[in-house]
Amino acid sequence: MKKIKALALDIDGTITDSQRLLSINAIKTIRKVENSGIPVILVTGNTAVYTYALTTSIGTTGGVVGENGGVMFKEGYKNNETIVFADKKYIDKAYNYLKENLTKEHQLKIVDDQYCRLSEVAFYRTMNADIIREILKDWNVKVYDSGFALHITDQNINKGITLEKLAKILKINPDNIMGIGDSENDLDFLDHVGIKIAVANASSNLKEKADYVCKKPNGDGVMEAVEKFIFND
Ligand SMILES: O=C(O)COP(=O)(O)O
Ligand SMILES: [Mg+2]
Repeated sequence: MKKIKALALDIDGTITDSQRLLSINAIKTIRKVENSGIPVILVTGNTAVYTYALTTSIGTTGGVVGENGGVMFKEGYKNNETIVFADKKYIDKAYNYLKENLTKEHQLKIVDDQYCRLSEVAFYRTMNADIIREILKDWNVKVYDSGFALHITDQNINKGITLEKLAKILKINPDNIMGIGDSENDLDFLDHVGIKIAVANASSNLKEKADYVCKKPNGDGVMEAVEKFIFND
């Protein structure tokens, strides 16, 4: 069994429930892992500012991968700046092209304030992601349906690629990271970690990729996997 030197956690659907309410068991588990000397990294499609607030209030120390890999933040690195890896102007052009090419029945509603996203565009799930993929097929973008929002991101970045950059800063081999996720925007993420965990409510494609599928969902699944693989209970 690989030695786990960091725990990387998706947020929505993993440490939260389907209504995005944070799991108390997940918070307790994260603090237990941090107190054992293992840093916890948040790896999410959420914005940098949202994830920064969460890392501060929960007390994770491993840094943040936000906006599906479009942004990265680590306390004490590069003067605490949020590093941006995508060209938001290009993504905005793709989003405007999408809006111009949607039929009347499809209206898009931005998630969060468009201006607080630094590298991608996210909107509510009011339509099938495949329609968007078809309209944007000639654009250098990727379209994720996280189960909570639809995202248009730079096709050259993802959670896993940026997690590798953060792992380098932490001087931790990604092979010694246990990653836990719930949906399709975690597929790339789990490709880059040594121990791949899917919570019980995860999408079927993520469960297929996982080394272990939790019996329990959401935060209880995180607690289950941590007890099993980090504290060997
Ligand atoms: O931002 C989303 O749509 C989902 O967030 P997540 O990647 O933490 O599940
Ligand atoms: Mg998720």
